[in-house]
Amino acid sequence: MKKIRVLNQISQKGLALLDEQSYRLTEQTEEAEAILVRSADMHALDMGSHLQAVARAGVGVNNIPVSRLSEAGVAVFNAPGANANAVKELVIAAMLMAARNLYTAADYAKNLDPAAGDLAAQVESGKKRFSGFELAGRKLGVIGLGAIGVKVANAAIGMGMEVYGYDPVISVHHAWHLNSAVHQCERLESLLQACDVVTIHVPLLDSTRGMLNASRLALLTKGAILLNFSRGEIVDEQALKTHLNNHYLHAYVSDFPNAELLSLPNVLSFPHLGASTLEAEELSAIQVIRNLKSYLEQGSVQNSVNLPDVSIEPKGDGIRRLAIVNRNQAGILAEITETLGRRELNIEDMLNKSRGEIAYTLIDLRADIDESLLDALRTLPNVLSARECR
Ligand SMILES: NC(=O)c1ccc[n+]([C@@H]2O[C@H](COP(=O)([O-])OP(=O)(O)OC[C@H]3O[C@@H](n4cnc5c(N)ncnc54)[C@H](O)[C@@H]3O)[C@@H](O)[C@H]2O)c1
Ligand SMILES: O=C(O)[C@H](O)COP(=O)(O)O
Repeated sequence: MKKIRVLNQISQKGLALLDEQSYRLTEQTEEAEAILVRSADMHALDMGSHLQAVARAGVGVNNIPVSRLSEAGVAVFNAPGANANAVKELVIAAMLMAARNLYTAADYAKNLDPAAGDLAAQVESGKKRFSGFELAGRKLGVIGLGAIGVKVANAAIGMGMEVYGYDPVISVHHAWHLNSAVHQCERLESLLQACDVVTIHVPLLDSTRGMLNASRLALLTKGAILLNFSRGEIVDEQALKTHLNNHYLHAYVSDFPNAELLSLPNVLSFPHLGASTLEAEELSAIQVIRNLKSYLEQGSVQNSVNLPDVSIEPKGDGIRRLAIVNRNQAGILAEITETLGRRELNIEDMLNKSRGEIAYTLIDLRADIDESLLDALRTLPNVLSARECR
């Protein structure tokens, strides 16, 4: 029976895939073999020695200590693309809300006082304060053309916008799906200088933290809209405050409320709503739990952020499968096979793949795998974890 710790609310449709014969939910993090999470901060969490995998029902993994887990031989999975449509729809809505001043206009209408006189006259006298601009014909800059950025760019083309994209490391898969009318910007600076609306869709990494710093923010055109549905820390929000106070920007719309910016009139914040639709929550949970199960049970790897993709036939009858996470260093396979050889264990099948500094090895044996074998493998200097898939 595998013990799974659930740190956030995860869709029941996903949790239902964890059949009761093989899985049990636990409240004890230390005994968990796998953790299911959304945005809970795991950096300070004590995770115990049984942990084999962390599964993020969503995309961003900045809340997960991926390097520490890799060093412990723990796989980390996410659900790429599963919430991209939900975020795209919210970004388009936010862009329209900002361009047409809908949030302040709605507030104005809500606070009209029918008792104070002619309502229609109040409506007509107030509306000139909220006149906005149309998006068709305007320039949209998309920073990061992954699952979300591509969808936003393509939808904006459909709305008649002129779209510019910046992503020096775009994947071939996403490039195939990008509308060919999107102009490529080789420098972030030229996108910022050219566009009326700029939207950020990069992950939070060391290389993207503070990416929109004071000097880059200064390049935005007067009256521009800046949308941040990625992570608050990608924008230097202290520097942004000056631009907003000086009314250089029409609006800053963010899914990550910031204490210093919240009350500014040209700031519109949402409570991290991007992925909070029934559809995205279900799809993310189903996708990541399927991948988690096939990793735990068969050793296959799909959509991991720290292990290489490995697709492997299910184990045959009488076959036991070892899954080893090891450092990608010379000689390690010899040490593993020698450890098996000394116990007269013959290898039926074997697969080894690497990803950067880490490698993943699957070995099929027609023999039982006992704890003493696993312990012997775990003591090899470059083995990070060893387990039986079952
Ligand atoms: N608001 C929400 O609820 C919500 C929901 C989903 C995702 N997100 C955030 O959005 C981010 C993007 O999600 P996604 O599904 O599109 O991810 P993705 O991995 O599909 O796309 C990210 C893109 O950013 C690009 N990129 C990386 N570094 C870059 C850089 N320095 N400059 C330009 N481009 C760079 C990558 O090449 C990739 O194409 C997530 O990491 C997460 O932080 C937020
Ligand atoms: O990175 C993500 O997938 C989003 O920020 C969604 O986070 P959530 O699952 O906590 O809503």
